[in-house]
Amino acid sequence: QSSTPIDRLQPLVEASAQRLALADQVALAKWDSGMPIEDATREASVIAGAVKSGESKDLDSVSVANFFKAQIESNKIVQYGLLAKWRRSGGAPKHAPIDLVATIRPQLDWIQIALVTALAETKAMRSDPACKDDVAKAVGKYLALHKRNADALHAIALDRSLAATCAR
Ligand SMILES: O=C(O)C(=O)C[C@]1(C(=O)O)C=C[C@@H](O)C=C1
Repeated sequence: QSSTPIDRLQPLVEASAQRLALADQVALAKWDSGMPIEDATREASVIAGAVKSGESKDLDSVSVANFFKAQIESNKIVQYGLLAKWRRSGGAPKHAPIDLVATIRPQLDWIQIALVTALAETKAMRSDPACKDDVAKAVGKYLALHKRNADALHAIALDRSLAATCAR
């Protein structure tokens, strides 16, 4: 195969970035509703759903759970960063009403499928000793190609979201 691990990790990085883009919508919904950023019940259900779909692809439950915990932590980093920024600047940007449960969480669930698929397709390279370097560089490549829509907050969060990608 001519493509490098950095290239083959791109679908995983892209799906993580898409999940993080939804954090902006989640943050707006929480700004409007005043609900806390953290929802432990929802976190448990996200992780359980991911583990279940991972099992159907022969992925080990502990590593899938750890991967999705990192996805959730990074989502919260974006939410905390945006909400604080909006408090400092006197408000969130103008937006149409956002229904977290009816609209945004189903999109997060949809991206979960892409993430689990990408985990399955990168199984071998995720247990390679070079995995952590490859993942960090894959994020670097993604960010270089998407400079316009990744500010510092989302770049940091993208590294965080992929910090539990490797098997060792
Ligand atoms: O669904 C939410 O309420 C979110 O804030 C999203 C999310 C996630 O990343 O899936 C992140 C933080 C919450 O604790 C629960 C779930």
